[in-house]
Order: sequence, then C-alpha cells, then structure tokens
Amino acid sequence: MALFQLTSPSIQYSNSPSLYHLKLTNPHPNRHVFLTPICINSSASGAGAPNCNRITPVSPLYSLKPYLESQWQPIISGWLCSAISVYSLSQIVPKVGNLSSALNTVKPLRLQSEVSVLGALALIRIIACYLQQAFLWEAALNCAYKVRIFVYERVLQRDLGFFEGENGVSAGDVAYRITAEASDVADAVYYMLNTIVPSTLQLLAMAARMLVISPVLSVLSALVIPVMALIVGYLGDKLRQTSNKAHLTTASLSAYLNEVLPSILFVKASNAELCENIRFQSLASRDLSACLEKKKLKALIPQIVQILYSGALFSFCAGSLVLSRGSFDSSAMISFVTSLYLLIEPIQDIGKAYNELKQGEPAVERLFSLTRFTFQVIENPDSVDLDNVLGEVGFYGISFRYGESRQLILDELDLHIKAGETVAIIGPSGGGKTTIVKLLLRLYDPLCGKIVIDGCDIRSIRLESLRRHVGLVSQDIMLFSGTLAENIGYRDLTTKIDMERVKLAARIANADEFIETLPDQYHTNIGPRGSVLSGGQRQRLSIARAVYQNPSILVLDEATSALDSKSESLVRQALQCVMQNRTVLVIAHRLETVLMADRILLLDDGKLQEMSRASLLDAQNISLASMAIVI
Ligand SMILES: Nc1ncnc2c1ncn2[C@@H]1O[C@H](COP(=O)(O)OP(=O)(O)OP(=O)(O)O)[C@@H](O)[C@H]1O
Repeated sequence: MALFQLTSPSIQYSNSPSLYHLKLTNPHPNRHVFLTPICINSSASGAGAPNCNRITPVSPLYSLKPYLESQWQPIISGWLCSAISVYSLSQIVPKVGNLSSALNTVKPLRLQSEVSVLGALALIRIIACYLQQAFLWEAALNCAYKVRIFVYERVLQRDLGFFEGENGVSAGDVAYRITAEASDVADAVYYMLNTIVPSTLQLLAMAARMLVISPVLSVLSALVIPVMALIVGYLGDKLRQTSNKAHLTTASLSAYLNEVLPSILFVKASNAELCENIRFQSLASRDLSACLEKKKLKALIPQIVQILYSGALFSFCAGSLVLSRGSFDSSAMISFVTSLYLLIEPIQDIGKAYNELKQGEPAVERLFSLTRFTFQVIENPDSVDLDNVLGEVGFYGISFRYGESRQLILDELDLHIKAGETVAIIGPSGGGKTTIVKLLLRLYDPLCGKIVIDGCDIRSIRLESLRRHVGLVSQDIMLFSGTLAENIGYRDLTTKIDMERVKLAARIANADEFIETLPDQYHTNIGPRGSVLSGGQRQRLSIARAVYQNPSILVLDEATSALDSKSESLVRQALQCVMQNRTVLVIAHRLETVLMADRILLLDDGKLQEMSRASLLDAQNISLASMAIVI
C-alpha cells in the first residue's frame, strides 16, 4: 500500500477554477506509484471550497498519461517512421504528375527513371508504414499491459467490503474490465498515437502540396473540415454513450457466467439448465442490442466522413477543371487531385481514431474507477512486524456492523484467549462467528473497541505480518488450478515451495493417504477450484495449506463440516496434533469438534458467554436446538 503525506499546508489553486493541486510526497521513494488525476468541481460550493461529493476525472484518457510517457521510445520510433513514410509519400505525389507527362512525351529513359524512383519511394513507404504500426502497437500494448498490472494490484489491495455485501462488485465484472476493456484501451491508445503525428503529418504534407498548386482550391476544400468536425463530434458523443452501454451489458454477461459456471454441479442437479439458458439469453440479447447499436454507429462515422469528402472531391475536381482552364498543366492537375485524395486518408483515420477514443473512454474510466478508493482498513505507517507470536488474543469491547443502516452484529464483545489455548465458538447461523474471524484478520475494522495479539493492538501491526501469523481454514474452501503441492505451499508459490514442509503438512492434515494414491502424487493437477477432489479431500487440503503456513494462531471456520465421519476422525486426530503448539479458534457446528476445545463460548445477540461442557451436552436437545444451533 502506498501512503502519501500531504506536504502542502493548504490546497493550492490553479488558474482553472475547477482544478485544485495537492502536493503529495511519497514516503516510499523506492516504490513506483501512479496517481490518477481528478478534478474537484467546486461550482456548487461557491467561494472556492471543494465539494468532495462531486469529484470527477479531468478526462478518463488523462489517466493514461504516465503510461504513455513510459513508452516514449517506441512512440518516438513509430513517429519517426511515420515522418519517413509521409516524406516518401510527398515525393511520390509530384512524381505521379511527372510520370503522366513522361508518358505523354514517350521518352523511354525518362519513363524508366521515373518508374524506378517511384518504385523505390513506394517501397520505403511500405517499410516505414509497417515499422510505424509495429512500434505504435508495441507502445499501445505495453501501455495496456501496465494499466492491467496496476489495476489488478489495486483491486487486490481493496478492502474485502468492495467484493462482498449488497453493493459488492462481482468477480465477473472485474474480470471483464481487466481483460476485454483493457484490450479496448490498447486499441484506443494505438489509434490515438497513429493519429496524433502520422495522420497529422500526412494531412499537413498533402495540404501544403495542394496550397502550392492552387491556394484558392485548397482553401475551398478546407471549408468542408469544420462541417465534418461538427457532425463527427456529435456522432462521437453518441458513440461514447452507446459504447458505455455495451461495456455494461457485456460486463453483466461476464459476471453472470462467472457466477453460474462455478456452480455447474448445482445447476445440473437442480435441472436448471433451461432456466439458466433463458437467463443467459435475456442478458445476451440485451448485449446484442447494445453492441449492434455501437457497431452501427461506429460503421456510420467513417462513411459520413467519406461521403462528405468524396462529394467535396468531386465538386473540386469539376471546379478545378473549370477554374484552372489554362492555368494548370496536366501534371499539376494530377498532383492536386492525388494530394486531395491522399488528404482524405488521414481525415478518415482521424475519424476512426475518434471512434476508438470515444469507445475507449468508458473502458478507461471503468478500469481506473477500480483504482480510485479510500481504504477502510488503513495500515498505520508506523506499524510493526511481529516476529515471534505466542498467540494470546484479546477482543475488548468490540462492536461491529456491515454498513451504517444495518444492525449491530457484535455488541461490545469481549473475548480473551490465552496463548496455546483452543477456544470453540458456537452460536446461531448468521450470529457473527465468521465476522469475528474477519475482524481478527483485519479484513474489516470494528466500530469501537480493540483487538490485541500478545498485548499489541492489531492496528499497529503490519497487515502482512498479522495475516502471516493468523492461519485460516475457511468455510468456503478456496483451491486454485494447479498441483496439490502448489495448493498446499500456496504461501511460497512465487518463491520456492518447500516439498518437505508440504509433505509434513499433508501428513498432519491426514491428506497424504489420498495424495499418495494419485498417479502424480503431489504433482497431480487438481483442476479448476480442485474439482478432481472430493469435498472431504478438498477440506483436508485446505487444512494442510494452513499447517504449511505454520501460523501461531489458527482459525478453523467449520473446518470439518464437509468431512464424512471417517475423514472427520482422521482430521480431528490431526487437529489435536496441530493445536498443541498454537492458539486455535474453532468455529464448529459438530459436537465432536466443539468438545476438542479447552473452552466453549456461545455467541448470541452480539455477545459471548462461556458454556460448560455439561451445559452444552444437556442443552443439546433443548435450548441450543431452539436457538437454531446446529450441532
Ligand atoms: N459483507 C457483508 N455485508 C453485509 N452483511 C453481511 C456481510 N457478511 C455477513 N453479513 C451478515 O452478517 C451476519 C453475520 O454473518 P456471519 O457470516 O459472521 O455469521 P455466522 O455466525 O458465521 O453464520 P454461519 O454460522 O451461518 O456461517 C449475517 O446476518 C450476514 O447476513
């Protein structure tokens, strides 16, 4: 996480009333940071006070500036090639005129030399054009690559609250933005780079040549440009709107697929293929209409440019014949018309680039909107690393709720767990047991109260250090495509997985017995989300992963819920072994697992109360059952 210090004592105003500049210094100078410029619109507040509710980006494309700057080398190379290409084109045009007079005079030697010079120039232009496109695509794709990397890094930094709850952003939407929309950004950047210099150069070169031949006709032909600009501008704005709509419909399609396909087992078991087909068709048809509208508009803009300019070309050709009678020779006439024709090409390119930019704008905006946020869980710049953790945990006066309008889930809750102790928390479904775990991992911060580990407030511990010392076996088993070893040694995935530790962890979690029966043992690929494994095997694998991490505090959130009784007893033996050297917080619904704990606490109405084993057993069939506690 990059924290910035505001060094300017006050906000400085620029000449523009709608822009404020903040001076920020990065206290981590060795870390590369991109800032997204924003404009704070103060018009509603008057007297220059910034209205923080009305923060809008200066322009979505402006966010790309630092990425473009980092690609200056291929950009300059591409533009140099375009200058060579335009120069050769500007030499070709008069040569075409000369060729026509050479044809008239029928001088074979002159004809031969004109043809060879023209051929050489054409070859130079072809090579330069190719290199120009290659360099500019390199810059555009590198730019999109860097944007992707940055956006994904920021997405991973976002608080858990961004991904869950009623306003949570779906994984499919995020995936669509980082894949497809980032590709749209590459296209927009390419067309922008290809227009700024190459098309402008060609336009200027051809316009200069026309001016030399006939200033009057040139000025007349230039009159068409403002008319075109107005029409294209209007259509471009429409294109941006339809493009935004198309991005949203495709993103919802992607979000839908990301939600349903991982649950294919349930869909099939519920005979829901037809229903899902209907839901998909409805989303796909909305996407179809939006994309069709966008494509039609995209196809229309260059055609309008072409019609306008072809009409102009026709009128000017006819006009030039009348006006220039006697004043143009045939070669000047051919040069003028060729220049005019070649002037259309960059104008069309500008039209296309404008299309791409308008289409890319919403993509850039949606991508960078993922990166603009304020942390809810803030890491204190002075936070410390914990080296050796004994595992004493304390919750003092903790209150918490998800969102201001919601009711309290935890209400001044107190909990003290001694180092090395195993505590089981039971309680009604939805009572807040998992929420306690989220708070311990600092995935959310409590409204009030404090949580301490070995006497140290977790707000003053570096998040990475805190989460290294607290291992979690969660309710939803999270496994990734890859081998068994990669899943167990997940912590060291990008460094070096210690195979000895992997095997030891698998043995402790009683996962080794099934792993060793597999053909590739620890190197067996477990498929998407561990689909080749049974529920019990997946659960033991996730326990092995927590054991590999060797945390001082282990949280088992219903870790044995998916096990059959044989596996559960195997895992229970394993857990007993794991529990010996660490603090364990068990959230369990199974009586056997609960009874493994040193202490049992009941979470009810946001508060914890201790239960004796005897009362737990007594109450098993009466009051606990009436509180909807599953044991
Ligand atoms: N991200 C969230 N946004 C809004 N509400 C949430 C969120 N996560 C959980 N809740 C709500 O908070 C309450 C407590 O949830 P929690 O998952 O902590 O319960 P639990 O005791 O672990 O339940 P279970 O035993 O069924 O897993 C529930 O009512 C749940 O609907």
